Amino acid sequence: MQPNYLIIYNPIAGKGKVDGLKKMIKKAWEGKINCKWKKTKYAGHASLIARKAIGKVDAVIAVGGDGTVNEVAAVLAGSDTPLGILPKGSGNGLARHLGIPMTMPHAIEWMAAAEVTPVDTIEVNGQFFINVAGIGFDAYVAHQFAKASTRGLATYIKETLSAYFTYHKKNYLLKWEGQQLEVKALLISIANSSQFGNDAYIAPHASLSDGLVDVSIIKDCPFWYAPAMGYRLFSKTIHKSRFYSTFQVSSVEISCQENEFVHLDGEASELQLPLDIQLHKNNLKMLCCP
Ligand SMILES: Nc1ncnc2c1ncn2[C@@H]1O[C@H](COP(=O)(O)OP(=O)(O)OP(=O)(O)O)[C@@H](O)[C@H]1O
Repeated sequence: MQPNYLIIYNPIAGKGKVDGLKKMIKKAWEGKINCKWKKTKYAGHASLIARKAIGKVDAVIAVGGDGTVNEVAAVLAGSDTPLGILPKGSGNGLARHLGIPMTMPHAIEWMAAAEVTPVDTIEVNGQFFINVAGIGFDAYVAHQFAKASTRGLATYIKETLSAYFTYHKKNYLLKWEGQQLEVKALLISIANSSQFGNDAYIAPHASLSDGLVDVSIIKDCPFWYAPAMGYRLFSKTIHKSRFYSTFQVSSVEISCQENEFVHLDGEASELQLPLDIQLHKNNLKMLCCP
């Protein structure tokens, strides 16, 4: 019998509509996989659609970026219904980490050959994320981006550049397993996967199935260091920078004397510090190719 997949499609993710997507999938999966489609109508809708599908389909496929994946993964976590991704977002951090091809026809082929694999998920103050969450500069940019009237890479770059001239680094206290660290940082990332998206590797050695989060810190680097930091992020060598440090844990608490911005999987979050971060091992079934 053919498996039944539910495809949840976010029409505003990435550059918008993908021409002929339904036809492409039909052609590639005909005789192998039955598909039902649902388009999201508003932020948060993907979670509602996915929740109703638990136990009723063989997999839910999220067509979108990390925000859409987060919404679907958050409700499938802890269930036996697997999640697949067809990347259509702007950054596609989790999809890139998993090695899913970035061109839709190849991603569709990849998905047809994928197998169910358990992966870790993370909770921060009771809120779910699966890719990378963070505090500080990148979270500030996520908040500015959420307020901007346009989306896309150009807006993201504009917000990042203008934030770099106005953002002030903060002092943080991190506590884990009887240890503690005080650090002034540009940002602190809590990484389940290796990258933010667009192949910007904040935690080059992170694994989705090691039962550990990579706490990655970009320390108090001088203003002029930004181009070198950018180079290191995109060349997967950030761990070689003297302004970077990282450690792996299954839980950690992060506090800051000032109010600080937070993002979860790249989306601006209203969570308040201190952050209590807990990893859940093998908590989500995902469709992956070995
Ligand atoms: N129909 C809709 N109208 C408005 N917003 C939507 C709709 N459907 C989903 N959303 C929201 O769109 C936001 C962006 O989606 P998503 O993160 O998947 O794309 P992206 O930002 O382009 O990609 P990435 O996160 O990989 O950079 C999500 O926060 C999601 O909740």
